[in-house]
Amino acid sequence: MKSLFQVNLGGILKVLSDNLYSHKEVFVRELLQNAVDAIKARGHHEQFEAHIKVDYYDDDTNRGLVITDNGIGLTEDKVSEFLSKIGASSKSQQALEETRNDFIGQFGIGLLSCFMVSDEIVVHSKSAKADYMVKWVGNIEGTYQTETIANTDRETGTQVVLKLRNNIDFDQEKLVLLLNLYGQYLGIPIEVEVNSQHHTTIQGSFPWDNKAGSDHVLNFGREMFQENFSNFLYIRDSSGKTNGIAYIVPHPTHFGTTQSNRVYIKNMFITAHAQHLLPEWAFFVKVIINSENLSPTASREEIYHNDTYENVREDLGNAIKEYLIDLSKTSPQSLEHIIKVHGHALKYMSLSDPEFLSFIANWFSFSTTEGVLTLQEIKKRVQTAFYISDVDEFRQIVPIAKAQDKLVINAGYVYDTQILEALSHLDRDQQYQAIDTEYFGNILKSLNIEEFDRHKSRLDALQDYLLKFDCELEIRQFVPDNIPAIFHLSERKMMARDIEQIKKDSNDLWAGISSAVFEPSVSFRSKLFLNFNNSIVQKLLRKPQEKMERPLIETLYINAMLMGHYPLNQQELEAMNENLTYILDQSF
Ligand SMILES: Nc1ncnc2c1ncn2[C@@H]1O[C@H](COP(=O)(O)OP(=O)(O)OP(=O)(O)O)[C@@H](O)[C@H]1O
Repeated sequence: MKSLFQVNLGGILKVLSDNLYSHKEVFVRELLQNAVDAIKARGHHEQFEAHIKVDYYDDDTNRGLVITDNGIGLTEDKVSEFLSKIGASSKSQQALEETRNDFIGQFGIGLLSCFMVSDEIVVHSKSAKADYMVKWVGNIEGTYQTETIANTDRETGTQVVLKLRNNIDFDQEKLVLLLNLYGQYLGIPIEVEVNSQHHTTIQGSFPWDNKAGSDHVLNFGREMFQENFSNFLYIRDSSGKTNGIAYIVPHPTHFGTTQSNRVYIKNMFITAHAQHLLPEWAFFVKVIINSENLSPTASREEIYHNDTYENVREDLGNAIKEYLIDLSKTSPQSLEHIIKVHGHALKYMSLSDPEFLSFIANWFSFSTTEGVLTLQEIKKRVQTAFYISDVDEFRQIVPIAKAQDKLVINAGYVYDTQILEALSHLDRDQQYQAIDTEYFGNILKSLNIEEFDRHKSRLDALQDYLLKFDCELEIRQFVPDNIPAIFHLSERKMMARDIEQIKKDSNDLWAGISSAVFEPSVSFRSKLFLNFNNSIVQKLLRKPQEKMERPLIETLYINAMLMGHYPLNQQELEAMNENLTYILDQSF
């Protein structure tokens, strides 16, 4: 035999009302939502002028509120069916399938939230179908009474009466604030009376519903997000059921920034902190939407995550991308400004979307040997965009590249290398080439054969001094003349060099472990490109410099390393100190 659970109703009411909602004030939202749903339900059968009235009374002894709607109302049967069973809703299951799904409520628990502020809920209701009125009184202890009153002259609709408990922090200002928050966009005017005097009428509409001008939209954004925006776009999902506005945040934002988007579902405020409504990359916009196709969770304080939610998220992301593409044609200055402020976010965003990257990359700025330039400007100047992925290597070649009139991009900043790498496959009009100092050394002018032969023996002698640093010496001719040498050590070689240093500095056990784990597969020889045009180099090549020779070539080597921000190992540090002391000594 099947049996129903025995429920201590008083306890359940308390658990439900206290734990489902984050704060007590949501009872205002639940009452408004019921009123709106009842008005919509009546609207399916007849035409009438909808209204909601909220009376707040506060005298020396009592405080409370009465909310009256002229919605569909409830018959005696419906009262026992829906008000007296927790979890029963006239808006769920069959009822929803039969009518358009335009109700906000569906769980059959919303009214219980009133027990957070009141020990008793009194409902007077007159159905359009009935000539009597039903009075239902629910008690926090878990009991209720129903009574019918015949021959009423009451209008069709429902009235809920709450007497606020003494310890509840509530007043008329709070009421108006909450009615504005939850009720402003419901599309039905809400008359507010305080102690039987007209106080205010609450009514508003979303800017996207009334084709508002841009000043109005920007003011609306300021009110909603307390920010002074200057760019916005209307957004809509592909079904047309979710509509809203995305505002471009006017200051730089970080990836870590939590999204705070404002969401209304069926015109009812749900949250000001929707976190994942937009793709991750869209942290530079704030949106406000009203959705007919998203669903709220039971607490109605968050959005239910389902397939529709995923689709809306993608559609809104696409709308933002399309806006930026459009802006490049209609208002390039605005796009430039947005990219200036949010370049990082946009670069990140473009990496996961080749199509978007192909378009937007032209507007991205890069630091180059000729200053900060947009890719568009770079393309105008060179056929091949050379880029260096390491900031230090870049710094080292700036003067040389400038002197050769070669434009090189500093791609050492976050995302730049990945972007240029991706563009090398996507952009058919332009060549992109990753280079390093070695490449640069190699394209610099070599000596002609005769000249090289003439200096060969001197070069070999100088090379001998650098063997202990595992450095290979090469000779080139480049401007500016005052740079005696450039140093190159690739990242892989640098790692091998560090491991070699560890081996030297550690005991046998560690040396064994480090070689077993990191046995370098490449030579870790560095390269020093001497500048034939430089006067010190010339001096060194002309004739042996006796005692000064070793300190000079070692100092050129170490100086070139320092110019490239390469770390010195123990041996190089010692050599630097020794040579410095020697040179200083010689000068006195
Ligand atoms: N103002 C009203 N006019 C007509 N019927 C109402 C009104 N308020 C409540 N009801 C009836 O009482 C039922 C229960 O209301 P309740 O707020 O507890 O749940 P719900 O609105 O159906 O769902 P939810 O838990 O999502 O709010 C409703 O389904 C509706 O039939």
